[in-house]
Amino acid sequence: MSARAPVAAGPGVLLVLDGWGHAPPAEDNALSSARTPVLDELLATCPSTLADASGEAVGLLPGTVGNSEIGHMVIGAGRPLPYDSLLVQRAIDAGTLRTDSRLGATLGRTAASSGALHLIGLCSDGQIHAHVEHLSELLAAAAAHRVDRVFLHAITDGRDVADGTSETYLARVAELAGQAGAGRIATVVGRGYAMDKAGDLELTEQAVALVADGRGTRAGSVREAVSASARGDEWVPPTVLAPAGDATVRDGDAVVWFNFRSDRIQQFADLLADRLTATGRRVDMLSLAQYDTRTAIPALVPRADASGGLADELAAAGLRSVRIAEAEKFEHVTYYVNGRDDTVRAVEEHVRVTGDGKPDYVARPGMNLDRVTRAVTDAVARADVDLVVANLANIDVVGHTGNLAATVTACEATDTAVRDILDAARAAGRWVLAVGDHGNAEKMTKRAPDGGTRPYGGHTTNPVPLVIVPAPGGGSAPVLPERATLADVAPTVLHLLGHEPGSVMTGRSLL
Ligand SMILES: O=C(O)[C@H](O)COP(=O)(O)O
Ligand SMILES: [Mn+2]
Ligand SMILES: [Mn+2]
Repeated sequence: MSARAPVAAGPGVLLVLDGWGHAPPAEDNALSSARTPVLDELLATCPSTLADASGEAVGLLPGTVGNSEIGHMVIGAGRPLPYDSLLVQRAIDAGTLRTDSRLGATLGRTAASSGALHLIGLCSDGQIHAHVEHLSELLAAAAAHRVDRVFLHAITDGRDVADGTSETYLARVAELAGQAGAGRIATVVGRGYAMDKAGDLELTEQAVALVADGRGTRAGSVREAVSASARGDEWVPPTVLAPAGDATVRDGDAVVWFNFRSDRIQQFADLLADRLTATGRRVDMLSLAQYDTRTAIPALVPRADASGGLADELAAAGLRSVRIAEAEKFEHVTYYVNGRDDTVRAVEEHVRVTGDGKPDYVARPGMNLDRVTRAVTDAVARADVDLVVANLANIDVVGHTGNLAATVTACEATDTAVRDILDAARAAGRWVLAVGDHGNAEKMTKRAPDGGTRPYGGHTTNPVPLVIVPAPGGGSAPVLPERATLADVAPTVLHLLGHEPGSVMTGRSLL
């Protein structure tokens, strides 16, 4: 039996403050620059610690920034989970990616029919959606199978890495192609078009038309393509690089998607597959890791099993949970916390808070936080709900704009929301565990590959605050260990609810 502190078990709230990282106060730290009296007081007076949310602690390669998918998965699973990027790297290290039999069969067929290979993905080393270095394996495999025509359809980043860096990454792509002796950059498009996940099909259709049919602006060089964007790397217009020649997708060609993360590429993958089918083009498609597309695409690297986490434990114990987030983070408090499982268990309710019109995060850093807060306080007041799991998206989502002033406002709005949620929790006799899922807003600049410092809206490797507000009258406040990880969240939540951690959880209760 584990020697765990007795806590007055009861209903609670698990509050994920997305992108709430910890770093010393600094000018480029939006959290320390913001007026956040509620969070300041919580951290000063309640049991708190810092939790590792990046690298090996959660199932990423050492030194890799955390992200919302792995963050929420580990929060739910109660253990680190080898994330897709780690599994891809293991396959590369073992030499099994370039020799994969399915990849080999596809490339063999393509070469035999004098078809072309199209490699589509995000070109940066942000390591959230993709890693440009993974291309070297795919290019080597194409060269080994003597596929003569290899076209790279490059998506530019500027979000997971500093803006203004895409030319450097595309130079690296060209270098990798040169080393492998296969491949040239055929088209370039910003991730704003190619990796929309807000359901803006018009944007995605432009990326589809570019890759499938070569429809886009024409440019003579990568520099010309990239500098045509008035809104940075994310919004490089769909561009055909004229020197590559005709790179349209033809019957008998093959497509390999090299993003390892699904959420922002799946809409593109689905629409491209639709377009090719509708125009009678039979094309073999593979993806580096598993995608959640409408039509299944064979994956070169399978996913880790993430079952047996918090959702399964709550279901087994008959504990009712309500999951609440606005659109940007809805899957995170449902699908990802549940181990990439879209079953809605009988004891679960999923609340997706929607807003009016298109989001403009700089103009409206409050996003739909008022509605989210209302949904949370309503659920908190319900006696039949054991656990409310909510995500407050602003700190991360506005942080991604790289706009310090807007992110400061987002932090302040979040602080007010936390106040209202704490008030409601207190009135309902609930404990609250608040935690970040990865860092973001505590570091709003980054050194770029050219040595300069640029505004940066991406994630960090910093730990995240974890604070427990005990239920009123819940006995003396516990002292938390000096350091924790996101894997400790589910065991701690179960402990606070009066239950044992799940048998597959390696995280520990912090109480
Ligand atoms: O897709 C995005 O918005 C970013 O690249 C990563 O952010 P997330 O991991 O918080 O979704
Ligand atoms: Mn996040
Ligand atoms: Mn993010």
